[in-house]
Amino acid sequence: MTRTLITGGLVVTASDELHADVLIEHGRVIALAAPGSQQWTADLVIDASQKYVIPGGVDAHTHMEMPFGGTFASDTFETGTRAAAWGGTTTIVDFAVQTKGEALQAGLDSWHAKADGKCAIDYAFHMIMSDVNESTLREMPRLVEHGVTSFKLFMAYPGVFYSDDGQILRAMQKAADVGGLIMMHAENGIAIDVLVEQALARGETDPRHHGEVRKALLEAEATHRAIQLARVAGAPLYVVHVSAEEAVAEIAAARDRGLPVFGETCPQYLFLSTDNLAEPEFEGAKYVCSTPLRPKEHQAALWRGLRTNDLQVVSTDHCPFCFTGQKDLGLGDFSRIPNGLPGVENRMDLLHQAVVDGHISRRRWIEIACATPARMFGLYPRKGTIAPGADADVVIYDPHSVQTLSAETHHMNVDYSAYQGKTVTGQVETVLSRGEVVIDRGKYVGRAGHGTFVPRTTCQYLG
Ligand SMILES: NC(=O)NCCC(=O)O
Ligand SMILES: [Zn+2]
Ligand SMILES: [Zn+2]
Repeated sequence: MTRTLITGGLVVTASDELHADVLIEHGRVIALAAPGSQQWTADLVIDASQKYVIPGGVDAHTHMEMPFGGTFASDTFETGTRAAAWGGTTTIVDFAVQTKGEALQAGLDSWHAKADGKCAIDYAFHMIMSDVNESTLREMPRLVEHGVTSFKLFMAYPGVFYSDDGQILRAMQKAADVGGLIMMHAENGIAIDVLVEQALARGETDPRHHGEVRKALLEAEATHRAIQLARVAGAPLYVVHVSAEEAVAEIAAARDRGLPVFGETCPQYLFLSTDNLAEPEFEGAKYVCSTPLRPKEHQAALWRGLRTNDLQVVSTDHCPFCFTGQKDLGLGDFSRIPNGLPGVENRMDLLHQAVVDGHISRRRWIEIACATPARMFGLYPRKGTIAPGADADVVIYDPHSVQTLSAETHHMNVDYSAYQGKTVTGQVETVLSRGEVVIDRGKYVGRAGHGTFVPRTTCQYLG
């Protein structure tokens, strides 16, 4: 199939909403025109009347098959990218992991090996640096040249992924030199470990204590410190999975000073809370992630941040672990519960629900879920918009269909849904990835190996 025509839909991008026909050829968008105004012929015609025609989602934060806490995230690149497609996401940026003692390139090679030939949609990589040293710093320019232009550092997880302030400063200086973007997991892990030890000594072992020890102030403190280190280094900074109101305030203050500081939040922080972490019978373990879920009151600050552009991106931090056999590693000790939530399939729908609920506009939905993540991570305009020359990653979205999210119907390889029973308005109908139909009105018709690695340019959101 080489030529496809999508007719009669409302095309929504970050900048425009217009009724238009969309012509696709050889995997790219060729042209848009007023409905019926052109005599275009095509091999496939998709009627999008009464539907939205939106760019495929760009999820800039996933962890397929990530090693954590003695186990691995339960979605492979095959199952996870298929689930992403079901949910209207057509590009993921996953985190390749450097394990301590190995070269960045070795970690990257092993991520390529996991993903190659397996993906239903396109993918790119960030690099997790768990060992910042002379040699790994020297590797950073080469990664940037090869399209891996962002590096995640952790102020949390001492002994595992943790970097100290000196390592962070050096990595930021190098990133500033080579055009890399530092992504920061901003929590004071040293202080948190003290609180974990004290909580366990008091016999506080339930999942809800995970939220209590990982204090909002320790997220805010780390966010503040990361911002100051980035200023000293002259580097831009992207703070991942922001959950605390106090952390949003740090980012907002930095942005008010004109600093290149950016923030990402995730659906779990917008829709879930410590009430979920407190669910009885160890059910709270389903909601253990870091940064942790916060009391509901924090959500207003996150929504406000998304509206005012103090927060620019919503990603999932998709890192699923089954309740049975994985989350239960932490029975009797919350600190052993593998950290992470499933969500790659739910993001576009949950954010559309935010449009329905009046939190954000329709165009802002596309901006935070498609266009800005593409710009932030050097994928624009190939990804994140519908325009001549862009990859034909297109979703036909039914804004009226009502669905109930559930583990029984989702496609992620995990035995629970973090949003079990939640009703949302809006549903993906058809998904195209580089012009190929992947989801066809509720049927998966894609294939493992269609998705290819996309090398990225440096951040396009700076200027
Ligand atoms: N977020 C989380 O709990 N797990 C994934 C790893 C990370 O992003 O820190
Ligand atoms: Zn993190
Ligand atoms: Zn993550």
